[in-house]
Amino acid sequence: MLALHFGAGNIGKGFIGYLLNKTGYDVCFVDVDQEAIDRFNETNRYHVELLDDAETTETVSPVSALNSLNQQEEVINRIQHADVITTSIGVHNLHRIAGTLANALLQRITWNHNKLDIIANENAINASSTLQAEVEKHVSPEEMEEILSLVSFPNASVDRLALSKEGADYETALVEPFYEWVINEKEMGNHDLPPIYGATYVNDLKPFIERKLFLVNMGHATTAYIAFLYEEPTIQSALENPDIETFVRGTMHESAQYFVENFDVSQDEMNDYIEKIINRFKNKNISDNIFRVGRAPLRKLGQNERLSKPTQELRRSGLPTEHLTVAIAAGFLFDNPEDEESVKLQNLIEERGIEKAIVHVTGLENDDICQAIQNNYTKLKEKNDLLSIVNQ
Ligand SMILES: NC(=O)c1ccc[n+]([C@@H]2O[C@H](COP(=O)([O-])OP(=O)(O)OC[C@H]3O[C@@H](n4cnc5c(N)ncnc54)[C@H](O)[C@@H]3O)[C@@H](O)[C@H]2O)c1
Ligand SMILES: O=P(O)(O)OC[C@@H](O)[C@@H](O)[C@H](O)[C@H](O)CO
Repeated sequence: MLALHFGAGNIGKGFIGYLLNKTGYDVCFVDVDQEAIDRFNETNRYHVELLDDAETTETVSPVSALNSLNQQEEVINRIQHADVITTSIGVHNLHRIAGTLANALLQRITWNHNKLDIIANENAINASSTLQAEVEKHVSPEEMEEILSLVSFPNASVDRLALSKEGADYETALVEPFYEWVINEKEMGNHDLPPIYGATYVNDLKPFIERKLFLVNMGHATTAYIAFLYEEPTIQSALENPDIETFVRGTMHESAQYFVENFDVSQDEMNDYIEKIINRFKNKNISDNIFRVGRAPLRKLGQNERLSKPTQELRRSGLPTEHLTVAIAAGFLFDNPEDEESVKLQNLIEERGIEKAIVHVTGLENDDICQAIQNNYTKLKEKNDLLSIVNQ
């Protein structure tokens, strides 16, 4: 069985490739990083190191790799033969592979009548549907209908802290022991293949992807943005400060109310989930740089994303958002000159002012929330004490 995976980065190697290999697939990565590609093809393997006390290491083999930029023909050929296709290239990059996929799928359906699932494993709501919409832009409506008679884009939620070693060590992925890969079974086309090892199949993905994004990723981004203001280099060093930990827990408890209100889940279950996440973040074997976790703040502060969406939903239900509006304000202060989106965000604030920037970036419509974010932005800038801002 052949699995074609776009994105030989942290999650591609440490999670998706690892589980596909365990299921029995030959994994072929498609990436744009030629050095990494060469390394895979030289050794046909890589290592996954668990960030536990034992530093357990497993080897993933056989693997191979192709370059999506200069090996188009080979990539198109593999797409036609693959049994499953997966991605983890970043949701903002999905449009970059859509043309190649469209071209290859049109060729594939003329001779290969096996059903194919294409699963985008990105931190976003319905990333596979986003990829499908991008593919659609490259074909006529009739061609898309033909493609969709054989090809499906099931949505998924992926959760595992996956990092890389210092320096360009393409051969080793570092991962926490915990993982959760949830796939919407109802959206799958091919039910004949063996289930992916370690994956969970559900009929309703919404509670899973939202819980992942609005609690794990929201709490993670919040820690990174607050850590930046406190000049802490890692998520772990930031959470050693009890004020930061208390604050991050506060954002999670606010966000959790959205789930208690809207899904069949109890307060106790949400409390347990929050403590589990905080313990994962505090794993003493992990050193997770705040600039990785806070990367791309324009995306993270966006309308359907981890911070703005739960805030909007809570406000709609009249529930508290005191912590979340501080977390969003901290996001607007995240200033990393090496991060393209952070630079754009700071330029936007400079050119249009913070008030307009908040509305533009978050898409939040409620005047009270936008005003609260703006007030908190000023207080954080003046270096007011974090917990006192929330309690004012
Ligand atoms: N790292 C994590 O802890 C984690 C956990 C869950 C989900 N995710 C999600 O997984 C995705 C990838 O994250 P990551 O941490 O692995 O990032 P990463 O930067 O380590 O890996 C991304 C890889 O995609 C490749 N890439 C970029 N554009 C490409 C293209 N057009 N064609 C082929 N390859 C391309 C890059 O070269 C890189 O190797 C993101 O959407 C992220 O939100 C990450
Ligand atoms: O990948 P991003 O940029 O959406 O978010 C950064 C981290 O929060 C994220 O990669 C987590 O490590 C991961 O989602 C944990 O499952």
